[in-house]
Amino acid sequence: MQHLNVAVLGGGSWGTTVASLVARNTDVKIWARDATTVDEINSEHRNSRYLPGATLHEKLVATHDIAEAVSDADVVVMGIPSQNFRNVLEEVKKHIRAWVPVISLTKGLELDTRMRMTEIVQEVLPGHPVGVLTGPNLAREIMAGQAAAGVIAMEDEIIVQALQDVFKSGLFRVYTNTDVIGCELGGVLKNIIAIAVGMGDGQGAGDNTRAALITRGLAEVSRLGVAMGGRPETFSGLAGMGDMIATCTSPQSRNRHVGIELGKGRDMEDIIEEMTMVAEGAKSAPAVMALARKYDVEMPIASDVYRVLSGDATASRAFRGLLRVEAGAESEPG
Ligand SMILES: NC(=O)C1=CN([C@@H]2O[C@H](COP(=O)(O)OP(=O)(O)OC[C@H]3O[C@@H](n4cnc5c(N)ncnc54)[C@H](OP(=O)(O)O)[C@@H]3O)[C@@H](O)[C@H]2O)C=CC1
Ligand SMILES: O=C(CO)COP(=O)(O)O
Repeated sequence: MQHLNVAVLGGGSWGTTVASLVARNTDVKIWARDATTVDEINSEHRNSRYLPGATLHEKLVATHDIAEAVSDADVVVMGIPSQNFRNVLEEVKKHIRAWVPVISLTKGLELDTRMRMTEIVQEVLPGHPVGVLTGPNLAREIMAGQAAAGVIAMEDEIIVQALQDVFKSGLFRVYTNTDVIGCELGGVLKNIIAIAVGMGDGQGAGDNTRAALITRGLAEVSRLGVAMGGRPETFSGLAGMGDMIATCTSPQSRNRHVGIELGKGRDMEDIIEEMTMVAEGAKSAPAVMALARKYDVEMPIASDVYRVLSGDATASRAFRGLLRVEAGAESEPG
């Protein structure tokens, strides 16, 4: 592939994993705000806080200086959680060159504005091509060398094909897609369903229950995603069903973990306090519900999760409620 300088912003589990994958293909600098993380990546090729036991690509260079990472970048990749994404992008704006594409790894919505991350990029950096890298991609599993597949979505077919080569590797297949809205929403919305599945698992639910929740969850995620402009077929692809399955079934998922702990009857505050990593579904749930109201889409599973997250119901009550809902035609909500 053509040589490109890539900047990855965010030294957490996924930013570091993606940067390490990209280092196989081209020059990449990862920016992290935490000096210890930067030193450890540069001197030991590790990020023990977020990826314990994993060895990073030896060509991966870390910096604490955002200008150093961004000013000569041909591609900027944002691995910053949704509620901090805009602040970091404002810093990027001071250093980024014109027309450089920005790819979001983030699976959340901005709470105050309910905006998707690619919408924030368009607002803060107008004119820059924008896209997402998404799909069933649990960071620790990819670092452990397991095969996986993801999707890069951008509106421009030529740019997306060029950027596919930046991220793909032998064990990481990257497909292209031009449905940015659908791919981005698939990643955002499955998180709240993973919390619901976790709530069931935490109460000892069976495999049939889990399958029913995942399937009905995908139906409501697709309804909102399509109402917001995503293409229906995207939700049966890697960014939709693929990510839904991985997140709703994996012991590595942080969103499912939140659900499991809620299912055991624990308080949300205690659960979040002991987590070092982000659970985007818990943060984005109010924005998801606001969008469901705006687009007049029924999301019974997401609404119940939201009631538990906001302290208006217990997980066991919400879960019993879900099972009590009168079933209509499969093509209808409920
Ligand atoms: N982990 C995964 O398997 C996957 C995650 N994602 C998505 O990727 C996004 C990032 O998640 P992930 O890497 O897992 O998160 P983690 O919780 O592992 O790490 C978050 C990272 O963001 C950094 N950060 C937070 N706020 C700021 C800020 N204001 N300025 C600079 N750095 C900041 C943290 O820095 P510090 O350490 O200093 O606090 C930390 O390095 C999320 O939206 C997630 O949904 C997508 C696919 C897979
Ligand atoms: O998006 C992910 C896998 O594709 C990661 O999910 P969690 O944030 O729940 O760990």
